[in-house]
Amino acid sequence: MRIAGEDEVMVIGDGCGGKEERMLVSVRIRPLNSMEIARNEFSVWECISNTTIMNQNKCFYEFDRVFGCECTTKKVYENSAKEVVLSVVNGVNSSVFVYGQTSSGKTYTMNGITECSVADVYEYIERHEEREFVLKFSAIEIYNEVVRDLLSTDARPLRVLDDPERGTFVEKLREETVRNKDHLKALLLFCQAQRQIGETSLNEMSSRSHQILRLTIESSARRYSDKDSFSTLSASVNFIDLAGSERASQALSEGIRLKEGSHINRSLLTLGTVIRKLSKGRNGHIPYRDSKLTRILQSSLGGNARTAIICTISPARSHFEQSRNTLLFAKCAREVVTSAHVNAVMSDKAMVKHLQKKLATLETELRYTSSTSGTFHSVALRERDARIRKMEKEMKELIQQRDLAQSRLEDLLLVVGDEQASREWDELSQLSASYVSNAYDDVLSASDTTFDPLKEEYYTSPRNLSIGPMSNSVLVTRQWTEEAEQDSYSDFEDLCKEVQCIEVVEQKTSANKESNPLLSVNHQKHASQGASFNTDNNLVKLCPNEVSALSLVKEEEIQNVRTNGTDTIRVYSDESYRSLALRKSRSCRATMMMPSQCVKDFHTRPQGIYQKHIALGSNPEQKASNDVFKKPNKKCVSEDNITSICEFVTELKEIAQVQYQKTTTDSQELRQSEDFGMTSSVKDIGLDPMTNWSMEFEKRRKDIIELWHACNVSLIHRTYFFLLFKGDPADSVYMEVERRRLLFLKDTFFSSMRNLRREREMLCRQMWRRLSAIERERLYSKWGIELCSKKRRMQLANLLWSETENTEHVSESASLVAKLTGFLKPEHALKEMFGLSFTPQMMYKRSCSCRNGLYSNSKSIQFF
Ligand SMILES: Nc1ncnc2c1ncn2[C@@H]1O[C@H](COP(=O)(O)OP(=O)(O)OP(=O)(O)O)[C@@H](O)[C@H]1O
Repeated sequence: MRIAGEDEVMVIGDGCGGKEERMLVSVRIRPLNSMEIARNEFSVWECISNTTIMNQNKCFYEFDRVFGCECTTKKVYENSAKEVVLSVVNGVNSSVFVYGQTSSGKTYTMNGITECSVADVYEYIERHEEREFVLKFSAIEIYNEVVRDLLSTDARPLRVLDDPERGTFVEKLREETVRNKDHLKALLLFCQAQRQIGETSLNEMSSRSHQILRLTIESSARRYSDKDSFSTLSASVNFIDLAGSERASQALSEGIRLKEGSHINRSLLTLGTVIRKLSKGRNGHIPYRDSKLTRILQSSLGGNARTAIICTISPARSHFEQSRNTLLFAKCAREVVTSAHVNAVMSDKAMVKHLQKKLATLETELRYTSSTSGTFHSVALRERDARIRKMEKEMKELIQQRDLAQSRLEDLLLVVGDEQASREWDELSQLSASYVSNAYDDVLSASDTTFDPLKEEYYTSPRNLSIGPMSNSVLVTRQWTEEAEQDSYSDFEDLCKEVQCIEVVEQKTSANKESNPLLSVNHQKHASQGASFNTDNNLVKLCPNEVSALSLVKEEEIQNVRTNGTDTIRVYSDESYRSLALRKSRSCRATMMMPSQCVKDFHTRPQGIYQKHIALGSNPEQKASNDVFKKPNKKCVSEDNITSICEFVTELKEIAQVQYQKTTTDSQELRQSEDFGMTSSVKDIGLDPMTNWSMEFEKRRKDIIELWHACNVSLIHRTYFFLLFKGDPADSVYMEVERRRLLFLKDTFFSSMRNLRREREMLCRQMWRRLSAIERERLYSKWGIELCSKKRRMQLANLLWSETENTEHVSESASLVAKLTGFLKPEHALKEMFGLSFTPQMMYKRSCSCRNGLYSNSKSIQFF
């Protein structure tokens, strides 16, 4: 039965199905009452055992327990109802019926059982402090088939409703939460007072209604330590005091009592029918709905409840038949089987409480997890920060190294004036940046990776380029040179590689120093042919296409050079080799034009780099000489040489100036002597004092132009030289140097046309870039090129500097080449780049940039 108004309880069940058991049926014989004694009634029923009752006819009735008239209610309770009643505290529904004739002692027995049950329930609760119990109490009576709430003073009938889930329940029934045992007792007394009682002939206090007291007990563990602990047990125990069956004749009922009796008997008859049918099984129809009593007690009679029935009888012979009917009812009831199971329920409150505790547990776990996780993350973050700081430091170092290398290489490029080198530098920069980036990525990906910027592998790029702090510009230059040789000179800047170097070789001996140095030209063609300087079996192999040497050497050494074949030049002695090595290092293209600081840096370069750069042969002695560069702490000849060379150059400059002044003076004197018939001696230092300089200049320039053509000298070289040297008397030295150099080249080396062809191809492309269509057409017409012909630009390029005898053609060629190469401001170019630098200081100048189409000058002694 579900009673409206009670706390909603969800019955879960024990999951194991109900345990089937028969109803516990007992019979209690009350003592003869005063009226029966007065009528000399005697007891016709005798309990011959605890389970068997026998009437005067020796008929035996066996039940679960039988209690004689002398038996106390407590004993009846303990032996017939206690076990069933206390099932409620374990979550099993239970019901205790008292059934019998009117005035047989039902109410008397039920009151006693209820009292004992309350006592035992509270005793159980007290003994189980680990669980929390909630007791709720409700009470109804069915009077004349009307349901009434005994806890309410409102006598209005309540409806009995059926619900698919809740079952049959009484609508709007009040349910009191029991505070304590006394409260429950008070409620029981209140219900007792509310019950309909009427006086009959058999019972002054006859109960005229069926009373159903329901005590619902919910219990749950106070601590939720395991799965079962949070289950709440909920069950109800029904104390059912039925109205007494009566015969109207015996009860002398009339009027209201007769009407009550008819309702009572009808409901009891239905109850009997239900019991009888249930005793035969549950296959047939069970007429629960034939009365409100059976309808409400449906679950207690044949469902999920343990049921105990105490049948009370009067021992008087006058009630023998009624007593026998009661025993027959009891006998049928004893056959009824119920299936009670534990009602593990979870009420809304229990569910909320459980969820709250579960949430608290999860929150605790989460806090713990967050705490531990936070600690882990904190450690990880600190490690990452340390790695980042380390990487930042390494990045900073790398950037500094890169900038240093960039600065040095830029200096070199400024000196060389080679766009190809610029591209190399771009690639180098990209490579460096890529390297730095990759290094950074590497550090990011593997924090344990230690980057050592001084490791050689980091200097070894796919193109064998060095980008480290000790950047090996020699390698760069060499790489670029070799590549330039492989690639076509496809651009003007490529021609900047046409470096021709003039070295001033210090005289080995003091005697030689005292002698006047003679200008000689050692020019190594820049083609693929290599040059070797064989000095007393010390073969000095210079990088192909790297060295052009215009050396001031002893006259006898010049002779040796000229007689020593084309590929091997014997110039230097052993003792002068150190100077050669230095000069070589400073004369090899860009590297050889490094300022002194760069030369100093050479001494600190990694050994491997030096070995790559200075491939000077295998002679041990030569290696020993090379060791000079491997020992940074050892004072190198470089500075000394530079100083001495500078001193020498200074002297040479003074000589040149003196010669010029002397020439001028001699010319004047000659004119005077001619006037006075005098003669004067001439000192051969490249300028005949007796010759008019203007005529001599034109003659020498014409010779040089012829030699340029014969030696396939770069058109740009010709152009620059042609535009820079226009007859200034001070240019005599440069003119003579250039002439002698060309004479040497003409006599010594085979000049290749390949580079010249490439140069013309470059100029052809420059025409497209630097000249407009109108300018080009104008030039085609001027130079006799058919406008409708093919490859007009190439035709024009091939015509440049082709007519050496035609001064106007040469001049126009020079002008056009200058325009194509961007050489628009001759005043920005220094003549020293074509000759000896008479600049005594070692400072490095950046007045010109190869990117502007100008050859950069240097402090050094190189010539282009
Ligand atoms: N076992 C008993 N020992 C002593 N007195 C008893 C016993 N049983 C019943 N009585 C007394 O019998 C009288 C009638 O009992 P009770 O009212 O309990 O009968 P009842 O079956 O409830 O009758 P009704 O059906 O009319 O209500 C009461 O005065 C009660 O005190």
